Amino acid sequence: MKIYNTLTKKKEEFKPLEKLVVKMYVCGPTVYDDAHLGHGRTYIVFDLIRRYLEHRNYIVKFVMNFTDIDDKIIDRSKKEGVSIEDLTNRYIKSFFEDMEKLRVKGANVYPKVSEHIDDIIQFIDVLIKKGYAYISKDGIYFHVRKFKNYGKLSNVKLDEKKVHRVKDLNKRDPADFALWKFVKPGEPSWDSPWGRGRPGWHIECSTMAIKYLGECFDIHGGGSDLIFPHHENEIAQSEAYTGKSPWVKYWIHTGFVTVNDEKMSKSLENYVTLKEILRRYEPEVVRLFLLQRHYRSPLEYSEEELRDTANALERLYNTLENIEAMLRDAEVKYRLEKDDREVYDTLTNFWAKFYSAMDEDFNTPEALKCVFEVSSCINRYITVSNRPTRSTLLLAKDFFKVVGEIFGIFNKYYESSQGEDEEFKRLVDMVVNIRNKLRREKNYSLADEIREMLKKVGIQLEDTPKGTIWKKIV
Ligand SMILES: Nc1ncnc2c1ncn2[C@@H]1O[C@H](COP(=O)(O)OP(=O)(O)OP(=O)(O)O)[C@@H](O)[C@H]1O
Ligand SMILES: [Zn+2]
Repeated sequence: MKIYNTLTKKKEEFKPLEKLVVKMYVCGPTVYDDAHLGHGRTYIVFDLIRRYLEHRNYIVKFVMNFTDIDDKIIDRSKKEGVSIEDLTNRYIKSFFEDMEKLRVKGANVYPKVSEHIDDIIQFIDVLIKKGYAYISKDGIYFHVRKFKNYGKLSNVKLDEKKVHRVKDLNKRDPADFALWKFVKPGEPSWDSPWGRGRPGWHIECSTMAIKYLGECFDIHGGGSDLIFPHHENEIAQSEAYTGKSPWVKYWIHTGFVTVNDEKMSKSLENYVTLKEILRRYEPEVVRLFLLQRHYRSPLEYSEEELRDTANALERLYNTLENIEAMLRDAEVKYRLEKDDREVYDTLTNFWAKFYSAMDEDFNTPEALKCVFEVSSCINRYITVSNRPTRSTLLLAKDFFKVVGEIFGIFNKYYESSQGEDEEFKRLVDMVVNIRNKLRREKNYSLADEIREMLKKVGIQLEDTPKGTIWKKIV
């Protein structure tokens, strides 16, 4: 399996530090507002990566933080006249609601900054003692020039303008960044050996990632806006603290959801919240929309494409129902006909291609092409073949199950068909047989009535030249 590593700027063979365990940290949201589609993309992409690694039999240890201390949070709480705690709890709850609807699997731990102040203080203390940090008038700073490998992730140079973003006379060097900010009136603060204050942004991720995943781990991710300065600074702090390098083996960054080619973001006010989108589209449509583009490419928000995705997903569900309907009376064959063999081989090929695409830096667009190819192939087979074989149908069903598990789709189908027991199937078959008898006796009005009654309880009948088939309406 190959992953594009922002650190080395190339695709690399994936080999975790431990053979079977993958340790992964993703920068979580700053909780002062509802999440938008851009945030959704980043978390759904990492959910896909996690699901794929699990599918490949890795045990994934997954940590994601909540930034619940931050300038934007402080501003918002003042503006709304609510406490920081109430505000952040409200948006953590809102975030979980969205993630649950979108079937984003939970992290093993969601550390909050406000609950790790002691760990952060201890971390900064070590940096001061090692000579990487210094105390100034308004806070404690990381001395960037002391860390020789600064810039290895983002390629920034210390004399570049970009690095000198905040001019501040209290710093030794314009590139230095705050680890601890001494208290200002009206801001939350905690005691520390150096005076009351609050942590800077970058230090939280270094501290909490090392606390829960150890001094070195496998994957660190986030949106590509985090490469500089956030992740560059995280590396500097962490490698200075542990004396070990590389701190993280693979850095993965997601592309932006864009609106008119600009990043969807709260500050540009060009965003659509997940809540709003989920009022209009099924969660699986949103997942598929976000995953049909490669995770590193930009993805333009488009209502038209969302509608197309909804139709595409419906077509796939329809294929699944066709498979289920055919399986009900498919026979085990002792000899495969030519067309059965061809379909069986085509399915196997596309399944292998699906894995190759996923193994090539999680190439979801290519993987999804295989899914649609299998769908057309199986629909053609069902229409053309006299009697599709059980083994071929089951192969297709298994393939779609794997796709569903990795992409987090087809939940309605696999959850409902798992609950479909034999007795239920026999009962529906019985009603269908009675209706067929009525049709043979030309009692069409009662036959139609039965069809309507079945529809009301969620079963759709289709009279085909090969007989009547029934499907669950999902
Ligand atoms: N438009 C976007 N597309 C993809 N990922 C995004 C987008 N906007 C934010 N992210 C990612 O979502 C995660 C959480 O972001 P965070 O809560 O820090 O918000 P943010 O970057 O301040 O958002 P905004 O720019 O809207 O204020 C980060 O990994 C960030 O890179
Ligand atoms: Zn972070």
